[in-house]
Amino acid sequence: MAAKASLFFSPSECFLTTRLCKLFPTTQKPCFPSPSSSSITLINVLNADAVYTKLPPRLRNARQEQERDAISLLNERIRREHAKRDHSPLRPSMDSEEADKYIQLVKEQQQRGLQKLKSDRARQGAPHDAAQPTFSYKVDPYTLRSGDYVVHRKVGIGRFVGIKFDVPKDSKEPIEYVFIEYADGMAKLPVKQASRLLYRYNLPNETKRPRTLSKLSDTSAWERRRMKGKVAVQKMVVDLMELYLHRLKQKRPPYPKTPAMAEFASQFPFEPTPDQKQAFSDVERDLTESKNPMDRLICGDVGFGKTEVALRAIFCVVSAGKQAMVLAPTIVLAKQHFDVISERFSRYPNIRVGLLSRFQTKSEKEEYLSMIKDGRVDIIVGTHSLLGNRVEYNNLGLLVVDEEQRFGVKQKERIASFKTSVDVLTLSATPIPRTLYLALTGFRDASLISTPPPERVPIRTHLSAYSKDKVISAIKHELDRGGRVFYVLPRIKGLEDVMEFLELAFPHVEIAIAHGKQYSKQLEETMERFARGDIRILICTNIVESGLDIQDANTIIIQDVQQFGLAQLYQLRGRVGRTDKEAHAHLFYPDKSLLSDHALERLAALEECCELGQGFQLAERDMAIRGFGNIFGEQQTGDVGNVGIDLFFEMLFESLSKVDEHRVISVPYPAMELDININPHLPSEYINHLENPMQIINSAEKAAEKDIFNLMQFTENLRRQYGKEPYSMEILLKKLYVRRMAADLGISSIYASGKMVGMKTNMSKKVFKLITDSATSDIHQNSLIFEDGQIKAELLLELPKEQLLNWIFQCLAELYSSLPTLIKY
Ligand SMILES: Nc1ncnc2c1ncn2[C@@H]1O[C@H](COP(=O)(O)OP(=O)(O)OP(=O)(O)O)[C@@H](O)[C@H]1O
Repeated sequence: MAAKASLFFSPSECFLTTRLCKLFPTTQKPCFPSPSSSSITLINVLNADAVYTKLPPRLRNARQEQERDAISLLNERIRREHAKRDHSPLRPSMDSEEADKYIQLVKEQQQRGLQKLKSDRARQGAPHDAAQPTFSYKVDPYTLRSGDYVVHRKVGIGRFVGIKFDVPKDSKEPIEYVFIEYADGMAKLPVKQASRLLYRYNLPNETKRPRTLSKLSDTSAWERRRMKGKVAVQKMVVDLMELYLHRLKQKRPPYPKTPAMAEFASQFPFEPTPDQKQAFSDVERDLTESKNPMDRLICGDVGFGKTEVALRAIFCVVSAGKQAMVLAPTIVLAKQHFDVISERFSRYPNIRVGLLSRFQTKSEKEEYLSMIKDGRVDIIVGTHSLLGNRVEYNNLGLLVVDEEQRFGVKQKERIASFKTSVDVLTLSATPIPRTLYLALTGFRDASLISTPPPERVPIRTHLSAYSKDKVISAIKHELDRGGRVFYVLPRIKGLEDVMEFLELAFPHVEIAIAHGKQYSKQLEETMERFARGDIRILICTNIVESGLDIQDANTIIIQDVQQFGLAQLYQLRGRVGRTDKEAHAHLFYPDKSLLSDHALERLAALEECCELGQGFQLAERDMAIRGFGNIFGEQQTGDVGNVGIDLFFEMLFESLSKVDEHRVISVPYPAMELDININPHLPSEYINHLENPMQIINSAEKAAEKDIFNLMQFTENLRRQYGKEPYSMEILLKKLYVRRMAADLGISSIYASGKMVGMKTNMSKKVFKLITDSATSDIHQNSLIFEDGQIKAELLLELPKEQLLNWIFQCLAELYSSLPTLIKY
């Protein structure tokens, strides 16, 4: 009885009156069947339907209502948002000192990166604009072609029509105007102004149509779209920061730096390029000096020598007694890595290398798995099968991932889960544009290998309409000098026809077909025979796209080239020219008349870009979007469509360089004061229905104190167990939500004075602007102002207390949705 009487919701807030509690002394059995467990832990999840029917009719709400009330909607939204961002468990909030130090570090590194970029530009003689020194992505109107989609920062997306002279109103001198078509009319802009305000919507080689053109007469839709883009960018940057900070919390002892490492390095048969040297030393530092597990991206053009970086990392880890796993996207590449590693480690009989492949018989596989488990194999190479639950490691220290972007979502999640416990080195041949790379320095550990090994000769690229004679002479040229030929088609269908034709043309030459649908063993054998030189011509699909390193294959023929993407072609072409021999890439299209102007232009760009390493320059933006995936994950790239590629990039750079401004310092939950006196009485039937009301209310308070996810879980469990709560309980829960959300948003107190609602906060005006801008509802967006460290709202009338609480709940829920765009302390 005494216990019931002291059933406070929180000391200063709602409590169940003693009058109410008197009705339900502790000894009294509840009127409704109690859950099977004697103590209510609320973790106990019962069948919602079963429990629901046990509620008295008066408390039985419509089922739909139960699902769709404001709390459920908020819970759903937070979960959705969370699932989109992160698959790992909730990250704990950051230690502010640690985070500050990191942000400082990022800023300094970024500054150095930007400095470098500026001097690069100065050297290249690029014009210098003081306001936008480095990241201006605006378009030169003279480079636009009629029909190109453009983005005006203030008005939105339109279609470029042309540039024409016209006489301005207040002058007689004609000047040049840019004409842009919008959904509801034509706009003309003086060229000078246009070059300050216009961006391209698409990548240089893309002709993607925007969903709609913007309206000149109503820019609000564009405003919302732009804000959505900005918020998406902001979230990406915050995610990246949080991930990094989270990783800084993981510790492991640094690996010893041993003379054996230097000896291993000295066995590399080539003189490393300066970029390779930098990458070696970056990785060595990560492993032997840092106390945090490495998560480094090695980004280098095809064939520029990333593998050696991985080999040295493997040596360091394995010679310290740990295991290393090398993950490749295809079995062919896994086999190639296995061969290269076995060869490079052949002088170290104690280091055992294994290949786990689906070609192995069941018993071979079992044997491998047990070797991995007992630590009888030190370097394990394979495809995603290595990520399966059945693979148990003895002492895994390093994970090398080749071409991570080619793995599936589930596999990437699994890779991410490794990152917290082991060192991870990711190799990628998708170039990240230098601009992006430098702007990101500090956010993501990456080493860029942008110079080719010496004596590489540029690949000679020939683009022409398909002709059998040309094909024959290209192949003949390669076979005559003892080399091998890749013949690539976009589809499996058609490989046989090519085979027939080539068998006729080269009757004494060994030719084979390879594609991904082949029986794996057969595919592996074919690839091996091609690598050995037993097969001289390999007719294949783009299964050979990335990573294959066959030094004597120096001619690649690509038929129906228009069906490949630029990045894909770039990768395919990189299969040849991997030594000092001159290599040839013959790109054939069926008939010029069948190709669009755009397709032709795109192909011409590839033909022109035969200089080595030009993937980094040529298709900078084209590639950027893919390189992006390496850094941010791919789903976000979808946000680009909202605002167009260039504005998106500009926003990204803006957001990266202002990362320190966008942080919110949460207030400890107990210190958050909600100065609105509502103490709703719970109906007796409900109280009676709850197994142990006092414990439940205490648990609610504890859950809210912990974090929003605990509170959400609490509410959901409560509803599962007892059905939708009556209104007064909902109000109690909303008070908890309000305090929790306010605390997270850095709001220390909320009070009402007449029609005015005030929220005292530590957030800056900039942060206030960001969160209100990103709010989806105009109601709260427009009614809030920021004044003297307070968020204030003037309501139309003074609301009764419960309605006021509902208003505050909705308002905070709205502001809360922008939390992922902020760095939280
Ligand atoms: N510094 C160097 N000088 C000369 N040759 C080198 C050098 N570094 C690597 N190589 C050789 O260049 C070839 C390509 O290197 P590697 O396979 O490491 O490239 P990669 O960057 O991994 O390419 P991909 O993205 O295609 O996998 C290999 O045969 C390698 O031995």
